[in-house]
Amino acid sequence: MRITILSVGKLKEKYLKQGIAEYQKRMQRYGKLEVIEVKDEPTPDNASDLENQQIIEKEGQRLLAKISPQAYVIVLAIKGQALSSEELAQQIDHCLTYGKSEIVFVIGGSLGTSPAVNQRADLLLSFGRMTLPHQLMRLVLSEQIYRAFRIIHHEPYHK
Ligand SMILES: C[S@@+](CC[C@H](N)C(=O)[O-])C[C@H]1O[C@@H](n2cnc3c(N)ncnc32)[C@H](O)[C@@H]1O
Repeated sequence: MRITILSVGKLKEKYLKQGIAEYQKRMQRYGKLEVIEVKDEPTPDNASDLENQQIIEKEGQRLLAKISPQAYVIVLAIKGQALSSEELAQQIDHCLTYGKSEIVFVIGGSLGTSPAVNQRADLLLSFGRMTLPHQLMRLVLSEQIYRAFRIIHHEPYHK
């Protein structure tokens, strides 16, 4: 199975890059964990609501252009559905059972994701009501994807 983390903006912090690379390495035995970045738009502090809307729409179009029609899409959204790690593993396992060969996890930019991106989602997934920086979110998500595969394969993993 191919798993993609699709996100807005370039990852800059070295420690985050190293952490994600480690989970990509660990994931190799289950499939490919790919990270795709789309360009972010500059977000001026004094932007109007309309300008902010235009920014998330532009970023949204770039995200949607990278998603294939057959992909199962999980968009990370603060107001989405909160799942346990076991429930996320079940969702992924369900995709495996029903022949989905690709899951795309989408992480928005600093203003979030556009309505069009949210509409493409098969699942809106929340990691709780707190806002996490989108770059850190990638690392947290990578770990949870790896954890999900350990659970699916009934393999031990520290609690
Ligand atoms: C800095 S946040 C965007 C905050 C924006 N104000 C919003 O309400 O969506 C950037 C991205 O990180 C992800 N994110 C951050 N915190 C999250 C959480 N608690 N649960 C799920 N996704 C989260 C989402 O994909 C979000 O679009």
